[in-house]
Amino acid sequence: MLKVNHVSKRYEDGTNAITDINLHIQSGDIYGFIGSNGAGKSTMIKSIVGIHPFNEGEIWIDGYSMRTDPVRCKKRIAFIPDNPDIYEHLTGLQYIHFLADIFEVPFAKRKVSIEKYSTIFEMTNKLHNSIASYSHGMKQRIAIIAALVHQPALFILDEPFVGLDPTASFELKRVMSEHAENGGAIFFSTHVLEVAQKLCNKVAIIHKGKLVKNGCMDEIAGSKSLEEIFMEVRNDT
Ligand SMILES: Nc1ncnc2c1ncn2[C@@H]1O[C@H](COP(=O)(O)OP(=O)(O)OP(=O)(O)O)[C@@H](O)[C@H]1O
Repeated sequence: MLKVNHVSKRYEDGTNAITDINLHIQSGDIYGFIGSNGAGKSTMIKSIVGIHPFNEGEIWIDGYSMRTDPVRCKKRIAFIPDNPDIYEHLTGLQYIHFLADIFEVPFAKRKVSIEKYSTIFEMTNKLHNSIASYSHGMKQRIAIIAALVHQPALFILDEPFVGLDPTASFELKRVMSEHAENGGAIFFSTHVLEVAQKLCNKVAIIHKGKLVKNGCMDEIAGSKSLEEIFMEVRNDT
């Protein structure tokens, strides 16, 4: 579903943010992406979803190249950014329809999706309010509902649990698990290692722009906690 082959990204100021990254996310995977502040997680995620270009390597979504076929690739992704920086002058519902229009979601299909996720994330009564009036967590909930409106198989999330209350976090974890059980795939970054260990079947650890662990959670963590593994990796490199 998602293949990252030997991808490197250097910013214009010369910072080598990620170097020679390889990842393979398949149907049914919940893939956690962990690393210290500044390790390169957001850079990798922004490259995968086509927000910025990368210098070397290839990113494939369902066999399409993000380099040469970005629109086709983006249609196959639901992206939930770490900062719900969304149009403040729109209502929540207008914003969701705006994204649904971009993704050309038929009206009947978007109605089902909006009803389902607005109920799950307790936003039904707030949909007609302006985004400017929302709290940070409410903006995040709307960003999630809007990202899911076109129901693609691949979800990419950058720090999805930051700012969500316990109920919304619980519901998001449930949505993620169900999506993977139904054959979808999820790749997400997080600093919440307990959540990653419970939720994910696979994990990649990035340190100073390079992958230092990558594979099945059971094989990488074994009987240890992911936190112990993470500290070992940090201390070794
Ligand atoms: N626009 C940019 N221009 C130059 N350097 C950047 C830019 N964005 C990020 N970097 C650098 O790239 C490296 C990786 O940053 P990135 O934001 O990908 O890390 P991260 O793992 O997402 O960190 P965090 O957990 O703090 O969000 C850092 O050294 C950062 O300073």
